[in-house]
Amino acid sequence: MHQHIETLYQTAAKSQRKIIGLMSGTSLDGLDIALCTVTGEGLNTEVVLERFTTLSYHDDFRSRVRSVFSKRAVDLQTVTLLNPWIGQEHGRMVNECLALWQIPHTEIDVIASHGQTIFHCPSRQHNDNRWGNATLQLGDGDHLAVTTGITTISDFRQKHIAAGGEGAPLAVYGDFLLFSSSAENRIMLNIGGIANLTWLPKSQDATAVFSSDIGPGNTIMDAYIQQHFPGLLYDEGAKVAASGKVSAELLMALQQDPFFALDFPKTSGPEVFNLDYLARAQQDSATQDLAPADVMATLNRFSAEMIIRAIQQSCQGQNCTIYASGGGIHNPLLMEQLAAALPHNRLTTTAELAINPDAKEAVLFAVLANECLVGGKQPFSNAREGIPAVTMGKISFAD
Ligand SMILES: Nc1ncnc2c1ncn2[C@@H]1O[C@H](COP(=O)(O)OP(=O)(O)OP(=O)(O)O)[C@@H](O)[C@H]1O
Ligand SMILES: CC(=O)N[C@H]1[C@@H]2OC[C@@H](O2)[C@@H](O)[C@@H]1O[C@H](C)C(=O)O
Repeated sequence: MHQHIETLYQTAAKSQRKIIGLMSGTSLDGLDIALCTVTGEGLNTEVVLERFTTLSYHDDFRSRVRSVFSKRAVDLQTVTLLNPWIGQEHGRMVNECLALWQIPHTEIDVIASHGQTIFHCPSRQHNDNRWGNATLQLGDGDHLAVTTGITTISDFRQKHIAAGGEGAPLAVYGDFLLFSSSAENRIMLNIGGIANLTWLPKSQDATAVFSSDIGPGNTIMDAYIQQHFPGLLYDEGAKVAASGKVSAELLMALQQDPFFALDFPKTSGPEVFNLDYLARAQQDSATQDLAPADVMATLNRFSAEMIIRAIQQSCQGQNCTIYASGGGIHNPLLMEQLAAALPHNRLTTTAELAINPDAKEAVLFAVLANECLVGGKQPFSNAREGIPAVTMGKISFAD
C-alpha cells in the first residue's frame, strides 16, 4: 500500500481529525481559514471551531482574479495561470496562519479547500441545451498540498454536478449534519455575495430538507460601492444605504428577474446579479438619475425583500428560528429590515450554535472533507433534486 493511502487510512480511523476549512467567496474580501476539530461522521458529526481568521487579499490578488471573475469573455492564459497561482497563494496563507497560531503543520490532518469560483453556470442560466450544468473553481488542490505539505481535499462542486446537481448550494449537507434539530424548525441563512438558505424542519426528515440560493446578498451593493466610492470595498455599517431613500420604481424593476419566480432549489451568482443587471433595471424604471445613496438604499431593500420572500416560502407559515451567517450580518440596515418583516420568526446568528457566523462556510467545507474521508451512507437520496447522495472532493497528496 502507498504510504499516503496508509496515512489517509489512519486519519480516517482516528476518533478526531484536525481539518482546516478554506473558503474564498464571491465577495473576494479574503480567505476564510477555519481550524476545526471534527469528531464522528454523518449525523453524529461534531465540530469544535478551534481557530478562525480571514486573511484579506492584497489588491494585486483581487485585480488578477477580477480580470476573469464572472466574465464570459476572458484571456484563457490568465485563467490557466490563475489556477496554480491561487492554489499556491492559498497555501502560503495557510502557512502564514499556522505560523501566527504557532501550530505545527504536523498537527493538521487535512485541508479542505473550496477554491475561488470564477464562473457559475447552471443550464437554466446559459439556456443552451447542448450543455449541462457547470461551475468552475480555481486554486488547484495539488498546489495547496505541495505548498503546505498537508493532504488537501478540494474541488467539491464537480461531483455534485456529475451526480445531477447544480454544484451548489453545498451548504445543505453540512447544515443538515451539524444543525438539524428536533426542538425547532430552523433556517440557516447565509448572506454572502449571494444569499442562500437551508430549510431544516424539526421532523428532521431528510426528504423535506432543501437548500437554495436566494439572489443577491451583498454582491450588487459591493460592486456599486466600488464603482462610485473608489477605495471602498463595501458599504461599512450600511452608512451610505441608510442615508438614502428607497426608490419604489427601481425596487419593482429589480424584482422582475424570472429567477425569483422559480421553485427551490436554484442557484445563481454575480454572472447574473451585477452592475449590468442594475443598469437594466434602472433603464426599465427610468431611474438612471437617482443619487448613489438612493440606489444603495434600494439595493439594500432589494436584498432584504428577496431574503424575506424566500424565508416565507420556506417556512410556509410555520414558526422557525433563523440562524444567519456571512458578511451580511454586519449590515445593520439589512438585519433590521429582516427582523421587522419576520416578527414571528426569531432571527439570530450561528454564534448561538457555537459557530462564528463569519466562519460558517469554511466550517462547511471541513465537514464535507470529513465526509469524504469517513462518511458513511448519505442521509439524502439520489432522488432529491439538488441534493445528490454523493461523496465530494478530490484528494491531493503533498509529495
Ligand atoms: N461591517 C460591515 N458592514 C456592512 N457590510 C459588511 C460588513 N462586513 C462585511 N460586510 C459585507 O459582507 C461581505 C463579505 O461577506 P462574505 O465574506 O460572507 O461573502 P463571501 O463568502 O465572499 O460570499 P459568498 O458566500 O456569496 O461566496 C462584504 O463584501 C460586505 O458586503
Ligand atoms: C458556485 C458558488 O461558488 N456558489 C456559492 C456562492 O456563494 C453563496 C452561494 O453562491 C452558494 O450557492 C455557494 O456557496 C456556498 C458555500 C454553498 O455552496 O453552499
